[in-house]
Amino acid sequence: MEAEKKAISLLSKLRNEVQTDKPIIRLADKWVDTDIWNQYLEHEQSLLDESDGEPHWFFSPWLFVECYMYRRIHEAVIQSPPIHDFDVFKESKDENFFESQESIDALCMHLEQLKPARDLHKDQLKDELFKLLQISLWGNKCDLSLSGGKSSSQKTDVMNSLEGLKPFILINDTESLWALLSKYKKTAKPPVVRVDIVLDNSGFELITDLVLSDFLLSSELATEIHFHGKSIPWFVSDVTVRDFNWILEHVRSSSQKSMATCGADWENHVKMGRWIYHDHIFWTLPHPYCEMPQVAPDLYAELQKAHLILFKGDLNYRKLMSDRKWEFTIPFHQALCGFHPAPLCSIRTLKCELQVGLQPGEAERLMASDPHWLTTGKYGIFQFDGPL
Ligand SMILES: O=P(O)(O)OC[C@@]1(O)O[C@H](CO)[C@@H](O)[C@@H]1O
Ligand SMILES: [Mn+2]
Repeated sequence: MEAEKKAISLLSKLRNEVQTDKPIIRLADKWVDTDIWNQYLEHEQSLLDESDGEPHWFFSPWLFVECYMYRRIHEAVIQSPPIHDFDVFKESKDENFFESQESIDALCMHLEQLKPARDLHKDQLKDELFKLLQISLWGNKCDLSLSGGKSSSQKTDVMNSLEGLKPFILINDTESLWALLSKYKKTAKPPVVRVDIVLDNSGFELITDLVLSDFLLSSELATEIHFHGKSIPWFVSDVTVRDFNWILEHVRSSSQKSMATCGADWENHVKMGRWIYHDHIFWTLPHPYCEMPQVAPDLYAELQKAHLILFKGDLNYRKLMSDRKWEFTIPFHQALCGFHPAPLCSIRTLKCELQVGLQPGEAERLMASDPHWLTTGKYGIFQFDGPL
């Protein structure tokens, strides 16, 4: 109880700082990333004129203060032993999984029916890949940060909604993904085809990513999937290693037959080293991804081993684009500012005022028909960059 009181008082202090636009203060804990964070705060300070004083909550870059807020929540918890590894968002993440049971079961059943997927005819293989990619895209609607932690589970039949949702895909580079992966399958070269997925949210979205990953293996479009998750609770619903293992265990022990079969297969993928989970502190730092080679060269080198990297979700898009106010028509390649570890694809629903690579006039047309098109998660993209 003492520890809880301490954590709550630190969180109240944080809330007061946010509400009253106090200066952004240095982190006081001693965690693996504390020094990097404090250096970043100094960097933010150095960008201001002397007359501006210190960086404050209301007038600092959104990406930076939003990441900083989640890092401060982590600080409040780690400074309160013995509850230092308590995940304040765990309950809502798990709830999202339980509330989506029917949709999860339907997806697992679909996946099982596709097996053995390596024998599917080329056209059917492509068709199924595109379906599962779209399911993974719309799964990104289920984040808990945009809804302020309120329930955002999947209750409708996502598989039968795909056709109706197609007009809301603003950029669809899935043909490039097919071209890349089917070329490897056809030539059987290289013998190892590695796809990395930079995960976003736990619950239903993670299930859609796992279903896609299972299909990539069973169809032999890939031979290894590497997942990248967060090392601390992040943006309410983002996946940590605990969520990842918890979901696998719950799918495996489900009373629904298809789910249980998928769960057993998935645990086996992990055991056999076909599915590999990584975490790295870089994913919970405020830096844009173009700074990865300097800030986290080991992670950059790891990503360079991939044949394709899928970046799930809106926050990853913001970091890929350095969260700048780009023109809507600027090419994706250019807005990546030199971040090209391997061919990559952003799969996200739009939840922030940032989108590049549109046709001239497209943003204006969207704005006229739906003034909130950028922020509601109604629209989605598959945006690819890289040589084929
Ligand atoms: O990355 P995700 O899960 O798709 O979205 C996270 C998110 O909802 O959090 C922020 C609002 O708090 C927005 O930038 C962003 O849209
Ligand atoms: Mn998220």
